[in-house]
Amino acid sequence: MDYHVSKTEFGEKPNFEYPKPIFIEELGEEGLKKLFNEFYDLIVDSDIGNFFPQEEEELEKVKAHNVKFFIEAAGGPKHYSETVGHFDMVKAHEPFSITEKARREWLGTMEEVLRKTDISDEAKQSFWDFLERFSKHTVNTPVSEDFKI
Ligand code: HEM
Repeated sequence: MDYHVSKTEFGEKPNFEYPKPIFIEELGEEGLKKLFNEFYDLIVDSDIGNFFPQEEEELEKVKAHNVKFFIEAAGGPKHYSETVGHFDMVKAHEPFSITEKARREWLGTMEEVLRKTDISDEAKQSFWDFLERFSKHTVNTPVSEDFKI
């Protein structure tokens, strides 16, 4: 497995490929739900936890939307478009000031969960490659030279 993260060029439109069918075939919808439960348990306590709803009910809604979206993106049933509607990745993340560092925190949390997920490396790699590229859409805030760490 290669959990490489490439740098986002601010304002770029990333090229990406959706995960291969084996990803959802191996993991299953229940497995994906479990993966996001674990992911959200970790993300709320991470450095970007403040972006997410503090209220349990609201957080569950976001989690459920994520699960529906990812099942659809992975080639499974179209749960998101049928029950929520059209998804615009840029617009959905616009209310949050997301920097490259925040994206890396999100991806790092996902890596932690994926490492414990029992599917083939081929399936995992294709999911990771999708996330790594597609997540570039969320970066909407440049880090000024003054604040670089
Ligand atoms: C491939 C990567 C990602 C995908 C596919 C994705 C997708 C989504 C989806 C489907 C939702 C739910 C939208 C809805 O309610 O309909 C969502 C919400 C959210 N995402 Fe992402 N996301 C990704 C990466 C990120 C990253 C890198 C961050 C921040 C660093 C982030 C922060 C958030 C936040 C804060 C919400 C909650 C929005 C709210 O409170 O309504 N996401 N995302």
